[in-house]
Amino acid sequence: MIAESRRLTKAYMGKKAVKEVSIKICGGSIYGLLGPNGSGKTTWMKMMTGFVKPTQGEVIFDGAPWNYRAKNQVAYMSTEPFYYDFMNIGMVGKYYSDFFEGFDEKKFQELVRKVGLSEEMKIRELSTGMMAKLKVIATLSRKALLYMLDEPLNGIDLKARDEIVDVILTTTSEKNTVIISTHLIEEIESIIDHAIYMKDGSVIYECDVEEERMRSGRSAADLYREFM
Ligand SMILES: Nc1ncnc2c1ncn2[C@@H]1O[C@H](COP(=O)(O)OP(=O)(O)OP(=O)(O)O)[C@@H](O)[C@H]1O
Repeated sequence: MIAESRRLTKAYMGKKAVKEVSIKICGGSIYGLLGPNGSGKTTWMKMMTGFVKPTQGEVIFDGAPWNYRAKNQVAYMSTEPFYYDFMNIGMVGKYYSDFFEGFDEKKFQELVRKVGLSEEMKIRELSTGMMAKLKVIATLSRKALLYMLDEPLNGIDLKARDEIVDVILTTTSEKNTVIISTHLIEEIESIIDHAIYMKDGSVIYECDVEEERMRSGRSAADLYREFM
């Protein structure tokens, strides 16, 4: 087990965004964190990465309570854009190298080409799909045990979604663990091992996708339609 969320709770002004969420994250798997807008996915991820302080509960990472060391082992991609307009893609690589210990600039440069971008492209001129690809490959070029991608497929066309799904699958190995939050289940269904369903701040169901299919004949998308 690489990480654990123990009864994690976050309240904003008395209203609970995440309610006693307990999840065990096993190493070497791809997880889908599935739920509609406002179900608490982002808040939960931010608590797991140390960006948001839990109101209650605990995060265990690599066998110990979350601490500063975990910061370099968890690569989180937020939904907010975080590059400066004046940069080009090559500068994003340099910026990440300065900022993140273990950022693999060579891998980043390879991935830039693989997804059809180039280092000369200016941030302010990127389409939404190009920006989405850049955010994902920059995050995956960090050396980490756990990658958390918050809504990597939102607001982009099918081709860009396929490219992102492909790059997630081909750049991570069985040593890495990936958690992808989304409500676009069909797009990620083929690559996820586990599905975690969140609604109104709580985990309402969790399963191994293949086992569930064998046992009940239901796909991750069937379950989503049933629950949400
Ligand atoms: N900083 C904040 N202050 C107050 N309320 C917040 C804050 N962040 C999140 N919330 C509330 O917590 C709830 C869960 O939000 P969260 O963003 O975690 O859900 P989500 O599943 O990631 O949804 P989305 O896909 O829309 O981002 C929402 O009702 C939201 O309004």
